[in-house]
Amino acid sequence: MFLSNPALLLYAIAILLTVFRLLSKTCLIHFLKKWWRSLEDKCYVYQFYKVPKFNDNMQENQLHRKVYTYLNSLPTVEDSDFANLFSGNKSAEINIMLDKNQVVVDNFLGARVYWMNEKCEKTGLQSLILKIRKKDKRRILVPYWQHIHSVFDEIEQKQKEVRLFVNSESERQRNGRWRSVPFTHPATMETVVMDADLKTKIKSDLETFLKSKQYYHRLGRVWKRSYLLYGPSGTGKSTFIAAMAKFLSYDIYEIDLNKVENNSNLKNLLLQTSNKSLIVIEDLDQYLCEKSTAVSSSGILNFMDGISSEERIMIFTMSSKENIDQNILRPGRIDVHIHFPLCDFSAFKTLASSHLGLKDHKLFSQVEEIFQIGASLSPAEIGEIMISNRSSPSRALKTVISALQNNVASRVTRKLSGSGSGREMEELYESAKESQNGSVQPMKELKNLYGFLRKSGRRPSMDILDAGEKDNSNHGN
Ligand SMILES: Nc1ncnc2c1ncn2[C@@H]1O[C@H](COP(=O)(O)OP(=O)(O)OP(=O)(O)O)[C@@H](O)[C@H]1O
Ligand SMILES: [Mg+2]
Repeated sequence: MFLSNPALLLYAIAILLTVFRLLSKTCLIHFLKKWWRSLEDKCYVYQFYKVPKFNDNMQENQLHRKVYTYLNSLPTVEDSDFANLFSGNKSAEINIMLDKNQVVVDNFLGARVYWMNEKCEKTGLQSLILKIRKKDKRRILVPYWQHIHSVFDEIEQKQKEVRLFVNSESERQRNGRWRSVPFTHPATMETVVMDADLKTKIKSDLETFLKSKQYYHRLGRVWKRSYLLYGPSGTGKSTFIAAMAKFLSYDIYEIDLNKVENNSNLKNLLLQTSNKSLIVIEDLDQYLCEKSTAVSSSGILNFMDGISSEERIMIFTMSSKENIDQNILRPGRIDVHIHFPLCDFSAFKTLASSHLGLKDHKLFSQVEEIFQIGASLSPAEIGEIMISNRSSPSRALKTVISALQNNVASRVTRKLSGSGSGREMEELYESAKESQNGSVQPMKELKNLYGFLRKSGRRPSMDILDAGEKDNSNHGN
């Protein structure tokens, strides 16, 4: 009938569109949903569970706190008829909280459950009531509670204030060996300049670790992981530790080995750390090579093995791992080796973008050429030049270029003065000295130096994290 009469068809479509619009713009759709839900309710048999806020002795029921936190994290809490708004920890953050006598719907493993935030008018006592279909109960109830617990743990972990613990000298200690302050370092994984793939690999390695309790236990291994961050000064090792702590919301326990009196004190320090923490020893190579601590090498090895410390990440930093005993670097003691290199052109571009807001500039090609020659400055050095010249990006780049040129020149100077030079080398030596006067040098002279440096076989390198469990054998290189 509609097909034979197009006017009628258009008329019907218009009516449908109007009804649809009316439903979506007004609360009619809400009433229809409610009506449908109550119709559904009549067709199923439900079971109810009550989670009171307090027990008979008026002690707080921790399960209530967990479930309430969980429910307020659900997107469906926004759909309840009435919700409370609170300001969050960060500025402009608003938290939505379920109001009394409101219902929130949750879906889990294909089943729909209802939670009511009940407040008794007479006693004023609050409870959360779970309504679940009897037929779903057996299938989902146990995993559902586990799910609530783990979501709650995740939320708590994220909201936790990260603290920095440092070890104090024993005679001064009164209440334990560790002292702590809130850890407010502003570094994050996003602000650390690092090869993007490497950063992604590290983040996923950390995330995998967090979820691997059962896996480690099945293998009979202690659930912990150790990282070595090595590289020259000012390349971001300490900054990266801060970023890791933020990323994981783990506390940092930083051990100053100079303040540790003997092996057993070191062991005790580890025992007094809490789980979900980063245990850090900076500049381990210095302690090992200079033997400047009262702790012996075997004490350090036992500490690294730390059999009683679960759910911890150990981090060691070194300027180089060249002269380090392979026993210390072996997988199990150190699982992941991460090299922090001096700046290359790509790191320079990231710094220019974050520090100066520059995505590109006509001086970039010159910077790239000097990096190809083998100039090597740390991100700290380049970052500092950019910060102090941030009002003029061109001046910042020119200053970076002369600093890089000076760096190349001084390295050639050092090499030549140490090796006895022929005529050609002496010329290079002169041009190198000239280029140390701080002005931007013509690229030709620097390219000559490049030829020299290539012959001397010096290029900065970067070895990449290999976070896989299987490939740990590559790490001890
Ligand atoms: N890769 C990087 N990304 C971001 N900032 C960096 C990086 N490297 C260095 N910096 C900046 O340089 C400064 C020094 O960095 P950091 O202390 O982390 O270096 P480090 O490798 O720990 O040096 P050291 O070996 O001397 O302790 C910090 O202010 C940091 O912000
Ligand atoms: Mg450091």
